[in-house]
Amino acid sequence: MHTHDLAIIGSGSGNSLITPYWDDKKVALADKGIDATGAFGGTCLNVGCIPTKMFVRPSALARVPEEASRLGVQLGAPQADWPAIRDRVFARVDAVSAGGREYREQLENVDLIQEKVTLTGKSSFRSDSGTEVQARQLVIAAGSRPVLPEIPGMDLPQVHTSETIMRIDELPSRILIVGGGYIACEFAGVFSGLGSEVVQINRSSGLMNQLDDEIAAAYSAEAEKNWTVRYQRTLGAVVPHEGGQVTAQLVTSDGRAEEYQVDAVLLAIGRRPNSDLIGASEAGLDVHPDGRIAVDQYQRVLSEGAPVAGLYALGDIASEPMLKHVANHEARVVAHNLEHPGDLRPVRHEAIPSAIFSYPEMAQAGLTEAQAVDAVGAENITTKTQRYGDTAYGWAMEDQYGILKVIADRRTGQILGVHAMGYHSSNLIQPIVQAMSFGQDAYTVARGQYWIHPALMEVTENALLGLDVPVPSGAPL
Ligand SMILES: Cc1cc2nc3c(=O)[nH]c(=O)nc-3n(C[C@H](O)[C@H](O)[C@H](O)COP(=O)(O)OP(=O)(O)OC[C@H]3O[C@@H](n4cnc5c(N)ncnc54)[C@H](O)[C@@H]3O)c2cc1C
Ligand SMILES: NC(=O)c1ccc[n+]([C@@H]2O[C@H](COP(=O)([O-])OP(=O)(O)OC[C@H]3O[C@@H](n4cnc5c(N)ncnc54)[C@H](O)[C@@H]3O)[C@@H](O)[C@H]2O)c1
Repeated sequence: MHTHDLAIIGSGSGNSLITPYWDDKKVALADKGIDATGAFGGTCLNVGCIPTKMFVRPSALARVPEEASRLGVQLGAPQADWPAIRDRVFARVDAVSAGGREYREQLENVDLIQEKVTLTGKSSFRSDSGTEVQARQLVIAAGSRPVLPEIPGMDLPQVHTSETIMRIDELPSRILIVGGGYIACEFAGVFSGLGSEVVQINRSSGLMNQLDDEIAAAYSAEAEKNWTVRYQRTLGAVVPHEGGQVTAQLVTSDGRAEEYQVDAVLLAIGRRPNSDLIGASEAGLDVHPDGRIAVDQYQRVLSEGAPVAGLYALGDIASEPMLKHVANHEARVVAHNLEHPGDLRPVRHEAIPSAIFSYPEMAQAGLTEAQAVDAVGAENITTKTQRYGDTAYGWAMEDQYGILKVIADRRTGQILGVHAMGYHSSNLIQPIVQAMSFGQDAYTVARGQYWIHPALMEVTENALLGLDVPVPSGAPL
């Protein structure tokens, strides 16, 4: 058997590891394709970040007439052309995916194995059809997949995950969305904006409970105004109904039965790492109880607590935050470490931001208020929640609900967390993510730069200025 210099499982973030350094070396890249479509290039491109946000934008535009009428401008009733939106999204996405596959196929230094593979050791794997690969260095970037409940009806064509829902033929008149996290809330925003009647159920009370309590409560209240939200319910079964619909049979936390007739059901109750699909435990790799492969700060895989030389894992299969920008950072670090085994660089997992592109949009980085209290004590934190509506641009927007909250250590001015809900909140938090990343104190960030007046970013400035933090000596005015 020929020994490859590098082997990679997963063509999502793993694909970016094949830098020019490997041009004169032999690389094996294995990917079975996205389950629903066989697509090359992983989750973000094909069924994740990119297509979802390409649906978020038209959905947001469909809400504009309502907002405009509050500001005295009457626009026509929105009409969403679902097939046109869908075809535009996937014309772009599918072409990028196909182009990526073709590029890899024609490279002489890369053997593309388009099959499911299973580890046969700590530096080798075998494909389902029997292709064996042995490599000097191996990277596992095999991602995660949607969790499905083990209940009747999951194979009905009306039952979807995020992998299939964006390719359906027609906009559903009525859709049931199961879950209260990132995916459920983003799709609830998309479908309600485009005109579907959305019923969202969650097992617990409230939506986006992983966020800061104040944001989760504010978002839940907004979602309840914008579509139907029902808490403390789980899906018990889905059964066929007349007219192409299905009946979703729910169970409430106090044991009552409830039914909804809908055109589609979207399951969004979490994702699990694919460590089982590649046989990680069987190959002797350490696997966390939630299915993540254990790695050290250099992303080297651990076996019985010790790093395995030349074996790395990155992205959703190894990291707690399942986010593309985290997987990308880890891929850059792993790319360096593969090329410089004598000069390993660690990953940086501080101040990781994320945004939930729902309606309204949410964004966060760092500690929630509850976590900050645990970390430094309630007496040592200061918080400020700035309403968009109390800034000049917020007046221009006639904003009703936008908030941005900053949490800092009142002794030092160190920023501990930022949490926001509202228009472009994913952009508004970025200066604070930058300050947290570079260790700048809240006062210096607020006063050490000009903020354009009267831009929406004054929300961020005012939140920082509202904190009770020390003014460093000689601080800018
Ligand atoms: C609907 C949705 C929306 C999202 N939106 C965002 C967002 O807005 N922002 C954000 O930061 N993140 C978002 N994410 C998360 C983001 O997509 C993931 O964190 C990221 O794509 C993970 O990349 P990865 O390289 O770890 O895995 P992937 O890109 O999933 O790549 C893994 C690859 O490994 C292959 N594979 C798995 N097992 C095997 C095997 N045994 N043999 C061969 N091949 C195998 C798979 O086919 C897949 O192609 C979203 C996710 C979803 C589902
Ligand atoms: N914008 C983004 O960055 C983005 C977008 C989509 C997905 N993602 C990533 O993908 C991951 C997976 O997303 P997700 O939304 O599937 O998971 P999640 O962990 O965000 O949310 C899962 C939700 O399902 C609920 N739930 C769990 N079991 C249930 C059941 N049996 N019945 C009803 N509800 C149940 C949970 O209470 C929770 O609200 C996210 O954690 C995130 O890291 C990121």
